[in-house]
Amino acid sequence: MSRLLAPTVSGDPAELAAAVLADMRTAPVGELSALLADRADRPDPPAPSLLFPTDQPSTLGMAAARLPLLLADRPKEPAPLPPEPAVDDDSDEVPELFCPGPVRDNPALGEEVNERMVQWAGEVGIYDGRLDHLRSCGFGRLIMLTHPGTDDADRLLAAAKVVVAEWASDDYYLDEEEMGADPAMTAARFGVLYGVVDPVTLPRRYRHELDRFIKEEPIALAFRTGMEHLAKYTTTAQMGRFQHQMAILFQALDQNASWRHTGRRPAVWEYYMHRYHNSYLPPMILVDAIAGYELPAQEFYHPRLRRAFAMAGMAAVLLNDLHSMDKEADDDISLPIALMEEEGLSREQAVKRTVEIHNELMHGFVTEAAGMYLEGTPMLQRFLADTWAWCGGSREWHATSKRYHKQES
Ligand SMILES: CC(C)=CCC/C(C)=C(\C)COP(=O)(O)OP(=O)(O)O
Repeated sequence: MSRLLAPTVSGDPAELAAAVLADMRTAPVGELSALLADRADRPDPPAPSLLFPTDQPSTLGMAAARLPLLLADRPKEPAPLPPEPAVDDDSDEVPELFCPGPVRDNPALGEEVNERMVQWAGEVGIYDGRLDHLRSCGFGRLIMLTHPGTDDADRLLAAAKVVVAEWASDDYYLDEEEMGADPAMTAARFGVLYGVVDPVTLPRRYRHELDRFIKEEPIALAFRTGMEHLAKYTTTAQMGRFQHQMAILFQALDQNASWRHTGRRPAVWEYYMHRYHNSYLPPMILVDAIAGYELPAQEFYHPRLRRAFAMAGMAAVLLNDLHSMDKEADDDISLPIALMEEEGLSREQAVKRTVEIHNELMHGFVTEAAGMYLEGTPMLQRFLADTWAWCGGSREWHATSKRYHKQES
């Protein structure tokens, strides 16, 4: 059922987007297991599957992880999957957002992670002169909200450091020209930065130059130290997949820079493909590592899981596009803007279409997840639940962070 444009909203599309994103009245539950109707009939324990063999050892002790989302608490009467709403192109109604709210909100923990992150940022030199701004964005709160499987502040801090390094590189190398971003230089800078994320061993004669670069370039030092911290909690495979996801992100940011540099505007399909890789997967890929378990590689890289996970990552970043409408210029690059430019949609229509595409992706994720739950190992089920929880935490953070809502208290 669609909702009429909220009468309290002024008609400003950015406000409309913010209202749709913050409206939790019909949000699905944050515990994915409660949403998957087929779980009531599922044999217990799950039958072994060729696709997802259950005898894979985990390289991290599951016992170390809090399992608030695990199957033991499965409800007797799971809610039926909500049907995907039909799209009505002639209507002005913006559909409700199909995305849960946060599974856990512990402001004190978020505050602690945030303060420790800001202290580290000061030490490495990122957001120099803007640490109060950085603090106000509440990236520590983002990580507390998106990783409900642990309340270990040091684990959360590891995730916070790398996510802030990602944001800093996006801000200072691509987005904020007044802070030194230069689209003509973006690819060259990300090329070198990738050699810090996935360390390059230089010939002895040149090594000191890279060492000096890392010491003097705050974003490189942020990645070097953030990755060292993260390595305390990742297996080799988890670190490898994170580095791979960072390579994907950096190439997408280079693509974005090429549009800015040449003035060429992407078509909707092209922007969509770009955002699929410039998505929230880099922070999301750490859900198991931060919670203290490991989804084995043969499950993580299974095309079905990869597809579902990528849909969730893309959906989450479309919420970012909607929230950013207020802070970004009209000539920025986002899905609503591509829709206005290519299809001549009004800003309101572009918000509506973006919400519809977001919902299609999230319904796609849940449908795939429901299928995989039947055959999956407990770790696969847990990973899907943690992915869903990440989306809920991210929704809450975007709806409340000063990064997107400067005027509000
Ligand atoms: C955390 C992070 C930076 C992940 C990779 C994806 C990415 C570069 C973003 C989500 C940033 O996108 P964008 O520049 O649109 O974000 P802001 O609106 O500037 O926060």
